[in-house]
Amino acid sequence: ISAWATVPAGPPDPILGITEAFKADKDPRKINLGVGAYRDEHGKPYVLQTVKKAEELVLSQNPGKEYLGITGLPEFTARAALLAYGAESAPLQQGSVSVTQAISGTGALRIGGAFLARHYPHSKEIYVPAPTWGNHIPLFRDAGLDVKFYRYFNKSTVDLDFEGLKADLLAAPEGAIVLLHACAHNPTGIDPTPEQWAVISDIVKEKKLFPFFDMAYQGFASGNTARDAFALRHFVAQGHQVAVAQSFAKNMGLYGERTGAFSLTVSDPEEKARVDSQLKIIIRPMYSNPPAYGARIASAILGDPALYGQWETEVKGMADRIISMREKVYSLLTNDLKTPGEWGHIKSQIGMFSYTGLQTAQTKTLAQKAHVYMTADGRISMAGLNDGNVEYFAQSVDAAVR
Ligand SMILES: Cc1ncc(COP(=O)(O)O)c(CN[C@@](C)(CC(=O)O)C(=O)O)c1O
Repeated sequence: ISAWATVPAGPPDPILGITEAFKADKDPRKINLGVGAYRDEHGKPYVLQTVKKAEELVLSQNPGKEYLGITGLPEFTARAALLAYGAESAPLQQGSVSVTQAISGTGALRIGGAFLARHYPHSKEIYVPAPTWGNHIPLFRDAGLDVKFYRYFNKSTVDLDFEGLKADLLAAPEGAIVLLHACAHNPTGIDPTPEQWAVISDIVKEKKLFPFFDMAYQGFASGNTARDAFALRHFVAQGHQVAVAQSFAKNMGLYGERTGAFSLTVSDPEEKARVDSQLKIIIRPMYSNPPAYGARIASAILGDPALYGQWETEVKGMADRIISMREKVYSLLTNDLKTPGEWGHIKSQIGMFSYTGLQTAQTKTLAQKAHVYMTADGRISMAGLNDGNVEYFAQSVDAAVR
């Protein structure tokens, strides 16, 4: 009898499984609004011009195929940290940020989860928002943390449940870990205002919680990398110790190159050396060392003022196209189709996604009847919309809600 006779068939991934269903659909009208991968105005995957230039630059330097060190490409990790924390960051200036390359944002979160599970002395509980990116839950559980939730989304107002968020963080056990989406919250597209972030920072300090920022969309939310890092930089300026997971999948379009970084603020360079050594001890048995190509591209962009400027322009261009699609969908539903219900949240939300408020049954009808694919919680990746399919999308939603 096979050793795997008792292995059960597991469910498809709630996000990546949508793309599989979309690919199997042969209807020419089909639209994939599942996975959060940017598409241009023709619905095509988009390789940034800046990335193409950086690739030429990298290849012209004949980097070869040698192993990187366990924590990756040093110039990449230094530049990634500078992008996240900013030049004015005190810990960065004091050499008190431990940073390692990671296998994109997922890998950064996993290293962070493993490090916290092994070395954080106060709690193994991590409070994540309800709802959050689906993969956070199995990822932190598999890393050895105990996943709990704090209220984040108010279904009736389709807005931030700030009262619930405050109450849940105030009720959390002292010293618990709290996961915060730095910007462009996935799946709701709803971010706290700067004033609300200041209140959250005060509560985190009062309860001695440990803030773990997931910054997967820096620059992609507002088009401005500094503005999108406001929450993280405010917390650091307020004296919090933080952990940060960074991804260059979306803001540089390096999805398949798996380029990311994980960092922790520490008390001084001596502590940095101890923390660095423990990060290496976690990574070496996990995957030994990271892929080089994406890190060289990202480093070339972040390290060259001209490329950096061009990159910020391109990432703002992507953010702006998404914002124009938000406005178009809102106008079609509200002014043209007069679709029942309130649709302002589609316009006011920020980043890659819109949390439409469509019920699971409606998302299934949309997939089966209209060939419009989105996650079962009603999240749509706005980038999947363009002038060629946005009318059809709006008509399909209108039919599904009537
Ligand atoms: C909040 C958040 N954190 C981390 C990641 C990890 O991305 P990376 O490992 O590719 O850097 C994603 C990607 N979420 C996507 C865009 C894709 C996915 O689910 O993997 C999404 O569709 O939600 C994310 O939305």
